[in-house]
Amino acid sequence: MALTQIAAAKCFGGQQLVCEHDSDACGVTMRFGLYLPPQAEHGPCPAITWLSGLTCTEQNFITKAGAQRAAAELGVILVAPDTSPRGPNVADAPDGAYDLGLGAGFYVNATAQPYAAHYHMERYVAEELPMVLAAHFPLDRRRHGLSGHSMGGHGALTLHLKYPDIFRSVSAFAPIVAPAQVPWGQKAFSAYLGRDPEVWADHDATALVTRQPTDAAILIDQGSDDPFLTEQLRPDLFAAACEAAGQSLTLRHQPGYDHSYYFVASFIDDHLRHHLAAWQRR
Ligand SMILES: N[C@@H](CCC(=O)N[C@@H](CSC=O)C(=O)NCC(=O)O)C(=O)O
Repeated sequence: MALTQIAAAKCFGGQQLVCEHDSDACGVTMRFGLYLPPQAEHGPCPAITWLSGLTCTEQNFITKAGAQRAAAELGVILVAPDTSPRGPNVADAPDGAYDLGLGAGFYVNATAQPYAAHYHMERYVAEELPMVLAAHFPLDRRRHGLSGHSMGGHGALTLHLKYPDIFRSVSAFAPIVAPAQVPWGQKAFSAYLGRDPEVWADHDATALVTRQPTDAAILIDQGSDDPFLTEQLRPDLFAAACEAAGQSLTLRHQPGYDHSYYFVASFIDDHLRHHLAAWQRR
């Protein structure tokens, strides 16, 4: 489980790193950003894994969200993996579209060709990456949460609902909450998983929460001026499913905010504190 550190910079008294390693799950070299707060020099710290959205790499969150200041204050490790496998042998969308293939792994294990060879982002995020982190960094695995944006918000919600013992807290920004019902999700799930609706339901937060709610309190922030709100994101569908299933959800509609990282940066500190409060309740 060798790890190569390819960048390091001091940041708010801690270290912002970029690391890469050979991934068994994806069969390629995978890269992630990792912020170590100053407290990590003295012992294990809780962690939040951030899942980014379409077109992103490990760079978007670490350079745009401004989360390191609060992470240093609260003593939280931040992990930001890439959004898909990459490399010369990794299939991309046939037309190079931004919403399929490279940069658009959707945090599922693809079973349909040509993506089944490398696109195993669910296994990577939920199984392999936590083991890599535990082997190399002072991470307290009992206090590990998930957050993310858009496609990554979908990943945060679904992987928390599927693996609540690994990811004990969860929040999301402008998540795709019902991919089986919206164009981005329908396109990706058809390509990665085939056309069986039962299989899709295993990767759809609205379907998952209906049959397996957790005891976590979920926080979602959604900008009211987000251009993807009504066609692709549909937080109303998730809110109704949570209400019916008895899942605790705080859905905040933030007036005037769009889909960008300016929106994420505006509320990221609240999300870090949400995770901290969830870990303290346990
Ligand atoms: N290029 C696309 C829009 C792509 C986009 O908005 N990506 C978002 C995530 S969208 C859902 O997963 C993003 O985070 N982009 C990177 C960034 O740094 O802002 C289009 O033209 O519509």
